Amino acid sequence: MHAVQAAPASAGLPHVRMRGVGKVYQTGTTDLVALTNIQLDVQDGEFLSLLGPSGCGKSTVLRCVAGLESTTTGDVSVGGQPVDGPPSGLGVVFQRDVLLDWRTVLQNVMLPAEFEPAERQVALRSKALYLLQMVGLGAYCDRYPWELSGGMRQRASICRALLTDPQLLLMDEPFGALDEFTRDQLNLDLLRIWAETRKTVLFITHSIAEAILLSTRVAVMAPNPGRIAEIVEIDLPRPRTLAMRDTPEFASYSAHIRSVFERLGTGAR
Ligand SMILES: Nc1ncnc2c1ncn2[C@@H]1O[C@H](COP(=O)(O)OP(=O)(O)OP(=O)(O)O)[C@@H](O)[C@H]1O
Repeated sequence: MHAVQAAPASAGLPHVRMRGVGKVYQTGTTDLVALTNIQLDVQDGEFLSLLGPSGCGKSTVLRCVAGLESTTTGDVSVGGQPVDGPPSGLGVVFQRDVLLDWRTVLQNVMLPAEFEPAERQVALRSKALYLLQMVGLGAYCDRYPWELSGGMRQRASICRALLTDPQLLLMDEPFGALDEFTRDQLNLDLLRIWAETRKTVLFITHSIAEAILLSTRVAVMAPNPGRIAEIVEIDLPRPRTLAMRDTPEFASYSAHIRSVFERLGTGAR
């Protein structure tokens, strides 16, 4: 996970903009075209999910936005600035938490504050305690990651990504390894955090239901080569609840997205 000082998105421009982005990986003697002609805008304060089967290039998109991967063609900008390394104002949560087992939960959340001046560290410590409280980990500040469940570890990871109040949150299938009950609970936590903070979120998932439940828009991706097949606006009321998954409106979004995958000859949960 990486989190640095927040920078406001540039007025009038989408927070994240991708234009004609292609990515070719050199694998031995052959080239693998991972992405082709990605055009994507994520508006300031939007929750956009990238949904698609394994290998369609979701993580590559996210890594290009995070400045962890260079593009082969096209341009990526964050907050109006071209991306040529990790942009400022960015928090990232990965599928596997990257908590350090020899540090307590609070010390892990405080990692991004390590090189801050002492005065700011004091303020960030209060922020860390607040965040841990907000996700139900208030009583676990002095415990070690190995004493926590997978869901609790991922909650701590989210707190760490939010510590410096990044404007943009990139989440690479953060709940993919969790059981269904924990995943439901973390989806609710994330909906609440997003409602309270209105971060711009770029979220990766294989799950159609998760994408619909969380997002303002879902970018449906197709593989070989990775591309965006369709962007679906999710116009369900907020606050969103788990019970909404049983409504005809939800079912209709789900059926539509499934039909896109069927047309593409691919599948998702
Ligand atoms: N560093 C790399 N070198 C070579 N090929 C890579 C590299 N990273 C990704 N790829 C290939 O690029 C394609 C897209 O990978 P990517 O991880 O972006 O897909 P994904 O949709 O995120 O998959 P998953 O859902 O399984 O995580 C895949 O075919 C993958 O094998």
